[in-house]
Amino acid sequence: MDRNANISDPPFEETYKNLFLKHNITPLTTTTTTTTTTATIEVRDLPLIDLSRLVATAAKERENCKRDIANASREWGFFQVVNHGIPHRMLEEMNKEQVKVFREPFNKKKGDNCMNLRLSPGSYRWGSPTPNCLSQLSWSEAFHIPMNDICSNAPRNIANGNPNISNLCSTVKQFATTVSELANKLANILVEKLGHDELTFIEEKCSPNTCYLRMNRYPPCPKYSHVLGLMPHTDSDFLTILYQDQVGGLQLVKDGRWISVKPNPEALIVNIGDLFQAWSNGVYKSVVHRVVANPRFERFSTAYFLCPSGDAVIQSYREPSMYRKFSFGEYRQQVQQDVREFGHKIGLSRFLICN
Ligand SMILES: C=C1C[C@]23C[C@@]1(O)CC[C@H]2[C@@]12CC[C@H](O)[C@@](C)(C(=O)O1)[C@H]2[C@@H]3C(=O)O
Ligand SMILES: O=C(O)CCC(=O)C(=O)O
Ligand SMILES: [Fe+2]
Repeated sequence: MDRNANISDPPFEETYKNLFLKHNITPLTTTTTTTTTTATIEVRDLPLIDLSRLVATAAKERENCKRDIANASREWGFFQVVNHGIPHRMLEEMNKEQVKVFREPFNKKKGDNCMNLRLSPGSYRWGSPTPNCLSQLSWSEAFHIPMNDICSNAPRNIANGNPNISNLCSTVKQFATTVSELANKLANILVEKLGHDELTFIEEKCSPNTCYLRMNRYPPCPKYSHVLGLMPHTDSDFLTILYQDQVGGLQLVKDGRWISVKPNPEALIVNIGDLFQAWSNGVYKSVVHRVVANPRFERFSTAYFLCPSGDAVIQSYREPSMYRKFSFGEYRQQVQQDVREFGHKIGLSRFLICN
């Protein structure tokens, strides 16, 4: 690791040293012992959907593509898309800007005005807020950015002459605008395939500035066999579009077993979030996923979360409903409270109606 990476990295070992001690893991502990995070995990290809079929001349082909999207969302809750309409150079540019901003010194990233980026407080996150044990610790850092911070028209004196981050805002804006079109397109297909007639549902609940963009960085982790890059969770949104580099590490639960996702440079990953699971009454699956840590390579990913406004009410599209109705604001608050109290998210099961 170079000197630059050191001043950029969050102080994981120091901050969580008591957790490591509690688990009898010292700096000298060998990392060759394997745990479930590294051992015998199947690598499987996710369903791969070619979105150019959505504009095929034959109506049957267009319908088959929509059917494949809905089936993958029911059976896997996860799929990959190619020919998705996001230009390769835009993905590269996003990655380049993201790498630069994470290379800034840790003290600047965590600082109150976060390099003059004018982000909402708490946008820069690292580690886990209140881990009770090592399995609740995430060896990663993230900028979790409300698109409202980026979309607002307020003049910005961003970067204050810092060439490392001067392009970040415009790159994020362009990237998010393009990805938001894709997210809406996929979400509308999922609404349509449920046979729901409220085809403007997504547009009514979500707008580009109610969404979130999350830039993730997973630094190399000397304790990779004991710690995860990102602890198991489901996403709290309608759906997520993820761009990952080629390092790998994303895993998801399929048929009760963890499987690894093989990176595909041409593909974006799409996953269903809790709000779609609730609204579809359990038809589309919000699946638990995690990122394993890597001893040698750092990893980057960018996630776009299709979210409604805080006051949007989510109620199942048909009766009898599995979940009680809730607002997105209420849901988020409950997640944060559970994370503080128990060290992890409880999620949708909190809202189940026991019939
Ligand atoms: C500690 C946590 C914060 C988080 C919920 C979790 O228990 C585990 C992962 C985190 C994550 C990652 C994806 C989304 O950004 C998020 C909103 C979610 O649903 O799970 C966050 C949660 C958060 O940052 O509050
Ligand atoms: O980095 C990844 O591959 C997954 C990130 C993720 O799950 C998230 O940001 O919600
Ligand atoms: Fe996630």
